[in-house]
Amino acid sequence: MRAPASNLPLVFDDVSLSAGATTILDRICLTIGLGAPTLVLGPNGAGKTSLLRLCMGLLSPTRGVVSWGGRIDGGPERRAILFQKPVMLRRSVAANIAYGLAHAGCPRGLRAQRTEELLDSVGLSALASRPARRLSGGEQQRLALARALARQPEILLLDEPTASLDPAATRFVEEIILATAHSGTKIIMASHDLGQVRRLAGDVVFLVHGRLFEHADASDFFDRPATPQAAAFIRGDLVL
Ligand SMILES: Nc1ncnc2c1ncn2[C@@H]1O[C@H](COP(=O)(O)OP(=O)(O)OP(=O)(O)O)[C@@H](O)[C@H]1O
Repeated sequence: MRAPASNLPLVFDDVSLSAGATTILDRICLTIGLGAPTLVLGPNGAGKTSLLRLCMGLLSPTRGVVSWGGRIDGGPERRAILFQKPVMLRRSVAANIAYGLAHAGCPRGLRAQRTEELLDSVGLSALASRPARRLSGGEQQRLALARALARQPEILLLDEPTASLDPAATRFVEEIILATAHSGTKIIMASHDLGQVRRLAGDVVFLVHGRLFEHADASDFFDRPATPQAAAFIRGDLVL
């Protein structure tokens, strides 16, 4: 059997996204390859969510081309996206994962074992039979991660997955994200939390008002920001 075609590199070639008269993303050129997590950073309204939706193929650019491993027509195979507020099915934690596995084409006979493995990987084994909607916010986010991982994605897109979590829950989710990255899944994640970006990023994509100001290794971005806007954001100044 032929190996599935890779989604990487993910390339934005002069990509703009508009809605009516509003320019949401403005002529973005960007190449994202294999490796440590890519963090998409920027103030509210910078265009982070829109960029992730383009990465997933949920939106089409108004101008320019998005390609995955040189292909522009690829379906969302081996890509998964997690939004800020995950939707839990009205059933148990384990059944939510089994649903994800079925959806991903996992053979019926393997689902019980894979469900156990995935629950274990996100620390939810003890809550397997609890109704998913009764989980805490942090637990729901971990369940959503497990459901996304059921697809065995090559690229996992995460939209501020810890935005409403406390520090302990955030840390738990970050550990899962790093373990997922170490196992070879490419993470592309939106955040506006500088501490989180320092903890997780291999490289940083910095957006303001839909424009790409920097794409750099995380250490270069923090130690030697190339634009006044990035320097101001890192200092904690308002970037308007
Ligand atoms: N369909 C749309 N029509 C008009 N404007 C839109 C549409 N989608 C997004 N926008 C606008 O584009 C800008 C970027 O939105 P987006 O959600 O991508 O930013 P973000 O960086 O993820 O923001 P936040 O950090 O607040 O979640 C915002 O000003 C938003 O209001």
